Amino acid sequence: MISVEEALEKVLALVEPLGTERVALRSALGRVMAEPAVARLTQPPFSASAMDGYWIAAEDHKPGATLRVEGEAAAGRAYSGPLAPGQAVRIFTGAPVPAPGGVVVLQEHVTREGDTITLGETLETHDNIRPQGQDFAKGETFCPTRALTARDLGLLAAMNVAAVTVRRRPVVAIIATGDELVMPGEEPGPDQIICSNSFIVAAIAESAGAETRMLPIARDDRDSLRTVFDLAKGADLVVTSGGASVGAHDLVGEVAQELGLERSFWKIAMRPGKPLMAGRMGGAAMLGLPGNPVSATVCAELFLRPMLARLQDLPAQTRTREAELACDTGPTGPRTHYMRARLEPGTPMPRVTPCDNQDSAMLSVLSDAACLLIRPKDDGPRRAGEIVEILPLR
Ligand SMILES: Nc1nc2c(c(=O)[nH]1)N[C@H]1C(S)=C(S)[C@@H](COP(=O)(O)OP(=O)(O)OC[C@H]3O[C@@H](n4cnc5c(N)ncnc54)[C@H](O)[C@@H]3O)O[C@H]1N2
Ligand code: MOO
Repeated sequence: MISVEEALEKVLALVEPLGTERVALRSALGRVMAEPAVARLTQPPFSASAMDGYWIAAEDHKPGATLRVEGEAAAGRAYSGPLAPGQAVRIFTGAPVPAPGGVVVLQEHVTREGDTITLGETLETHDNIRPQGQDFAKGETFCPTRALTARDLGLLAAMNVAAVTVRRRPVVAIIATGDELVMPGEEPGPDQIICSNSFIVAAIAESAGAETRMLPIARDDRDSLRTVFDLAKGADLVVTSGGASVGAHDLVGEVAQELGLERSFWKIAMRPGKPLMAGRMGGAAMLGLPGNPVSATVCAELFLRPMLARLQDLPAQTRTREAELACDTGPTGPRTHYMRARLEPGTPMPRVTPCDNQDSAMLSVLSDAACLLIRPKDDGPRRAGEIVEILPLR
């Protein structure tokens, strides 16, 4: 059995960054830019007032000074009349300042009578002016190496960029396998259960930027598996769950190989998740998750997320953190153990407690867990207070 680290290297070698496409800004949330966007204007394009008040020349900025209001500047409507010392311009937030070398006095610091204003006795030292280009300059580029956020879209819009070049979304085909499975909402037979894995895998894939195709459940027979694999054609990544182990009805590996799977590995020194398989098949990468829901989830977190990141040309990320063990915990066996665990706040790091039941079929425990506590293989018992590694779950 290969190690988790080796398996990660191998799954990453199965994928490479996808091609690009142009999308309108409104469709760019969560996408990864593949070409820099270039600011088409300077922001702000002019020096602008940051407050509602009066613009005056700097030399008139003295406590008690009296000035005459000559006109008005509002956002979208500049004042363009002549100006002489002793004159003021009523100005509003966002309006271009009438001339360089002035200040904006807040209206709260001014008394107005007719067209005359008198400045207060205590004045701010700040000029309340946003200099031209303080945010960005025309020609500056923007190309973050992460999925675009709401804030990024605001910046791109302000740069007058209406469309961006992004990586194509990875298309993930999701196949649950098993005679025992029916979909949520259906009536299970007495020996059946509801398919949960496909919903976990789809949610993880979509949160990592993929487009998903949830295919019909494949039954534990060769024909059904072949049919559903055929439906997966055109996907960048085919993710199966179940049928990965050694039982008489575990046919996923066999059928995939008949259909041309070039297997990279099968079985890894990891708990849960031992029967994980991966390879390339008909132009797509293939990830064969174990059937137990916790095993499928842990494998998706550890391998599917990084594969999707690579398909979108995102840099590899360290997602693990340190935590302090909140209780004693026993030794581990020959596989790295990803224990479902709860977190509580702590200083200088959070405190982690493994959940009591580590059965890889327990969805209620999985849902309750905030992280995976990573225990190295062949590790001795660990005492409360020791520092350990965790993988936070989203
Ligand atoms: N003799 C051995 N038996 C098993 C071994 C082994 O090494 N030797 N490995 C165990 C481990 S570890 C795991 S993990 C499981 C994984 O087996 P499969 O990938 O073949 O999964 P299935 O047998 O199809 O299913 C296991 C379990 O999960 C349930 N399941 C399957 N798909 C779904 C789904 N979409 N939604 C919800 N639940 C699902 C299924 O009903 C089974 O209960 O093998 C051990 N056995
Ligand atoms: O490795 Mo299995 O995934 O322990 O349940």
